[in-house]
Amino acid sequence: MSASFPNKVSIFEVGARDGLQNEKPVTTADKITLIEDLATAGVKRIEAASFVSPKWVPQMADSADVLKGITRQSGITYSALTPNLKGLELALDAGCDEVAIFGAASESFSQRNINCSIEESIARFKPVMQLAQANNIRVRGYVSCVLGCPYEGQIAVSEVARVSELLYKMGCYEISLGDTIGVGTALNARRMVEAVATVVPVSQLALHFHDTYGQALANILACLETGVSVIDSSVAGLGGCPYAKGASGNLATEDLVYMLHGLGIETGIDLNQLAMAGNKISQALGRSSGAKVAQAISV
Ligand SMILES: CC(C)(COP(=O)([O-])OP(=O)([O-])OC[C@H]1O[C@@H](n2cnc3c(N)ncnc32)[C@H](O)[C@@H]1OP(=O)([O-])[O-])[C@@H](O)C(=O)NCCC(=O)NCCSC(=O)C[C@@](C)(O)CC(=O)[O-]
Repeated sequence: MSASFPNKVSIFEVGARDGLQNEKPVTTADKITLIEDLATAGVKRIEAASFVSPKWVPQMADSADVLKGITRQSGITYSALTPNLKGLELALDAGCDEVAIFGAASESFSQRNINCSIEESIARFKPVMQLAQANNIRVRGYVSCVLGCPYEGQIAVSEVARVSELLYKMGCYEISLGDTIGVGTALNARRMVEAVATVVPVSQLALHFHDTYGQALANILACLETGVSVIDSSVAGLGGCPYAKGASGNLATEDLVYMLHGLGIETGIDLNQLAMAGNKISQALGRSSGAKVAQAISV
């Protein structure tokens, strides 16, 4: 293996949130089974819920029941999205271990996604951060549209770096860089990460690449050489994007794990168990897994 890749990658599994928020509804029991299956497969960081307005995202309306219903395993972090104080209060009440605030590098996307400008979102996040810190809850920060926006097209890398730095300085322990509509390619993905790494330590960055154009694996491979070692992915490739017609979900975790293990990079995840978890939730959705590796090994 090339010395320029990390020895270990931490996978941040977003299928139960980013994935299922964009799929047809499944039952609370199906979500709980998925989260427990992911834990059994060795996934240590699971985004399990989203405390957003149920009018905006009805698929996440049962988030409190999901978090309260899972049988927790030690050493696993169960997290949730919290766009405002109301979301954080609900997340705390449901026993969430960690939360995430989510902003964007595109003004138009910020307006459409959270109904406010970038600057207003930063102001809205400040009390969320304060209350989370008062409760010893770590806060992750997402930046959407880092490689393109469905409304504005290309987004300046300087703007991605600016918003990332704002969230980091506010207290986010990790900044997840979202290629929301999966339009990035390897060279511009790498350049974007290098630019953000000048203002946020690369050890605190994560990649969150959707696979709409089939580029996510290539983009991750290119970015791994920058030293980034946290990657978000979605089991069975669950998800889509309400803002981009025909968009895919995040890169499938099974495909990511297969590539990483092939590079000799440890993930701590059992690929067969993971594929079983993905196949089970795909069945609940009435379709086959979106992970190529899961289809190939057909467990
Ligand atoms: C942010 C808001 C709430 C602003 O929405 P708003 O309408 O401006 O908010 P508001 O404060 O005026 O409240 C309106 C109503 O929502 C309720 N409300 C208000 N807050 C909450 C809450 N936390 N939980 C539950 N209910 C809430 C509030 O109580 C009120 O209810 P009403 O009086 O009308 O009955 C709304 O725009 C929203 O929920 N947006 C979420 C959109 C979303 O979830 N998008 C997907 C996640 S982001 C993503 O997927 C990208 C990412 C992270 O994966 C990275 C990437 O790929 O790029």
